[in-house]
Amino acid sequence: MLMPLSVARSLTEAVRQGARDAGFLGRDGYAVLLRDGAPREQAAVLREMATLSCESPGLRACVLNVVVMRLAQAGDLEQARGVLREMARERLWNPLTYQLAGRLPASASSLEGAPPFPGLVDAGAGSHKYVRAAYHALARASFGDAESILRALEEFSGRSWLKFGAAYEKGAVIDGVLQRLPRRGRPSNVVEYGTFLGYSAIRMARVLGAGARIVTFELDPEVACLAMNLIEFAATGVQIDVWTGQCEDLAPRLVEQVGLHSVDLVYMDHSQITYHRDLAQLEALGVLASDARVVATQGLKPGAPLLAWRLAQAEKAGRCSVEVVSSPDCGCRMMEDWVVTAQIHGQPQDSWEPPEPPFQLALLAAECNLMRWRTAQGLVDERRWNGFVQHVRRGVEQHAGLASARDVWPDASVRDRARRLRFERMDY
Ligand SMILES: C[S@@+](CC[C@H](N)C(=O)[O-])C[C@H]1O[C@@H](n2cnc3c(N)ncnc32)[C@H](O)[C@@H]1O
Repeated sequence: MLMPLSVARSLTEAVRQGARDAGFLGRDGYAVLLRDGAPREQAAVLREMATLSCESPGLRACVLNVVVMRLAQAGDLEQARGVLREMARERLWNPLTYQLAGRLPASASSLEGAPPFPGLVDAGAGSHKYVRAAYHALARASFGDAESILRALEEFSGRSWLKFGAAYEKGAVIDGVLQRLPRRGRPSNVVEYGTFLGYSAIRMARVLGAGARIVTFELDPEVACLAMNLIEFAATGVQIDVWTGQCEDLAPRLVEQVGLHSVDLVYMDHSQITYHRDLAQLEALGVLASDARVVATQGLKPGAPLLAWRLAQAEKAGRCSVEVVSSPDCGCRMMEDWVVTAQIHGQPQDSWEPPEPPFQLALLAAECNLMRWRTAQGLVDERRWNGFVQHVRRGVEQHAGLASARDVWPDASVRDRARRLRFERMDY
């Protein structure tokens, strides 16, 4: 159920008050403030976040770049120049900052003290892996060259794994669905759940081409700022809007800002346990275009059994066609994953819910969630995951009646060996 606007406003005010009392906000608090703010307010919140919560100079520079972007969007050019000057004094210009400064009239003369190009290309000692990944890309890629950003991020992930659900073989599957989107005489609209560093958004933009629009949801405001830097640096010509907050709070805005019946493709790569609910919310909001496509990665790792159930039942009811593509998970040779794709049939007019899933499937979904939690605690190694995804595959095949119809494994014998693996249950 959606939160009434009055309750959302009181919550926002409570968060602000809590922040004043505590002296600073956690990331969740900033996410709430950013979700509700206009560009000028967002700039103020981000400026506070940069000062109070971003220790790494690299992260601070990225957040302040977004402050400059928001102020420019709001028409506050003098303030934007003020932030650039502040950044120059702190030696916080990174390769994107030069591009932003170049767009502000008279900036060159008024921004004395700017460090020589390219400025900051190292995230700074002790920076989080995500910040280092962003700087790895900013330092190596060229402005306006989306390919070079994607390559740099893949290279970083090859050495120090990053959760890109749209890279490698799976990326090609998603590219294929985008290439086959129906032409409607208007630019395509895509909604992405889970921006992370913007890899998949940039990759999708490259396939969609100029004029299209991507709205992408990201819960973590710091990660969202890193993504906005890379997206701006890629300059794809596609309008990519990163909306910060919980996806279920953000989705209702699609009605006003993208329009009813106008989302052509939904790409999900956020929290697999809620995929089915999030899709149901989009259907109920009426934002999906006729014959819209749904693409969900990580169908097996950690697994989305309840989405599999919803789509399998919808297919039975003649509401969509489903195709599951089996692939190695990004960079992991023996780990199977599924990209679950669906084409909705026409324009759903009535509200529809599938029957309750069987108990075994609900239990499997809970196990998937537990594995996610265990992984976050560093308790699960790759070998154990290789077995777990097979446990999920068998469960979904048996209890949801969904199986892969196509695969993109470079070597089918590896897939067959992977499919013989068993999950050794964990007692912790
Ligand atoms: C696997 S990453 C996305 C990867 C990205 N699509 C790519 O391939 O470049 C998942 C992201 O979803 C975000 N996320 C998780 N749950 C979310 C939610 N409920 N609402 C919005 N974002 C969420 C996480 O913070 C994380 O950055």
